[in-house]
Amino acid sequence: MADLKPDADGFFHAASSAPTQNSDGSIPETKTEVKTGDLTESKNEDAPQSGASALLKSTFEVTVTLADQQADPNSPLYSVQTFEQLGLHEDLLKGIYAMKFQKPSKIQERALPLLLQNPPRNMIGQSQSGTGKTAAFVLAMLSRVDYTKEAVQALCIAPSRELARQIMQVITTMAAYTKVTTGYAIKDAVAKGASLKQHIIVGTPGTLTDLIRRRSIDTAHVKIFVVDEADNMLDQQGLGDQTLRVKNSVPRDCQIVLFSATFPDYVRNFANKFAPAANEIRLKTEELSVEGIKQFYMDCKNEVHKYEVLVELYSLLTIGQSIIFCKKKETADVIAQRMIDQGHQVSLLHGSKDPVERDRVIDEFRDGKSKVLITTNVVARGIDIPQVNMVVNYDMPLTVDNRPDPETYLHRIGRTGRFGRRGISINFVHDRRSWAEMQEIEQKLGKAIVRVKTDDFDEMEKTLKQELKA
Ligand SMILES: Nc1ncnc2c1ncn2[C@@H]1O[C@H](COP(=O)(O)OP(=O)(O)OP(=O)(O)O)[C@@H](O)[C@H]1O
Repeated sequence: MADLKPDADGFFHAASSAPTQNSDGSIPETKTEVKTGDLTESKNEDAPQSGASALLKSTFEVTVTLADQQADPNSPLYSVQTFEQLGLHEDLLKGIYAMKFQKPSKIQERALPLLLQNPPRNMIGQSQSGTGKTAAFVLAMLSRVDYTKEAVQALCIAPSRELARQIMQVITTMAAYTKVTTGYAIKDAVAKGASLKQHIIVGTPGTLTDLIRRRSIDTAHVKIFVVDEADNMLDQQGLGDQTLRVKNSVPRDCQIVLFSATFPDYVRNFANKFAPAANEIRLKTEELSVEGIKQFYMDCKNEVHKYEVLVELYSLLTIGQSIIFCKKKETADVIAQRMIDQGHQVSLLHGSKDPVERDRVIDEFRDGKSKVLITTNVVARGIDIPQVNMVVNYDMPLTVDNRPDPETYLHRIGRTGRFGRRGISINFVHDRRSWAEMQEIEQKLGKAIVRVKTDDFDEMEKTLKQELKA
């Protein structure tokens, strides 16, 4: 467990006085609509007004000038200000330098002043995949904690243990110069009867609700509750009930922070109730796709041919790292086993694996020890492995009622093209149905998905390498 050592003499915290409330208990709104580049932002009048370069080396020996993207007002990585101008404590700035971040991204620049204002206001923040939402909410949590108090003061939940562990990694790196203490609320991380008193608890909704119910976590002093991948976490067909239970356990004046790359309309209404009177940063549908991710499809003849094409793709899949998404665990099991039997090295991860195995597999993949990960939607969201330059949708993503799922599609393909890098996604279609599913997604997102031939592997290799090099 990534846990920093507690220390007695904590310091720096953002005062968290309760927001002034309306007679109905809601928090009054003072919003201004501001259109900034590709973000439509609603913000408070008192947010500060709004300046470095870095080179990112991609795994494909391509040097991408991040500085160029961060200087382009139309890029989601653009910012006017420096981190130093965002009102962060100097110990957090040291953490940011340790992460080698030079300049904030648009979401970081916009969201941080809103997240840190006093009295605290709720926040609903949307920004494309891989644009740095995690750092925004992690810095907010670290700024709100009073390190002199031994009490749980910040909660953060995410849909998978892999993502919760990743968020914890960001917290511990960013907080390396602070006295913060952290604890996990994920399966098998807490001994029965133990109580968690660390400043920041990160977990998954099921385990966190359990720990709260068993009084292993006292939520009376929680000042900030962050819900990552919020549209997924609030969806009543998914994790909504548990997320709501956590919310009902925190103090009324607790700052609620919702972040995601996607907020479909049917969740947005609920999000507005869940986080009333929130400052909002939104994207339009046409802004959702990440420019650096080139989208392709391959027209396969049938299921058998799909597998053959995947095997043929193997040499390309291993140029960098790749993630192959399947609809069902069973499919993932079968294709992983077949590939292993044929001498290919692949890793397999899904929800039926035990926690120890899940941790081992994702850590191996993260460390680059394995190059191809076959999985299900369990890692569709949030997982940040910069070397991933290809995503394959072996099966198109579908909702629980078997409808094409553009949000999950965006999250899946967003495992590549992280923070200005290039990436490619390939959809396998093999029948009328999968074709229609892909077309519906293409139409909804308004971004062309280009055909690559399946019968000419040299041509396919050329096309794909060209894209990665471009
Ligand atoms: N200001 C910055 N400068 C350079 N790199 C950054 C900066 N902010 C974040 N990053 C890096 O960008 C990558 C993506 O960040 P992050 O995982 O927070 O994206 P995200 O917006 O949460 O994506 P998703 O929607 O997929 O969850 C990470 O590797 C992170 O370390």
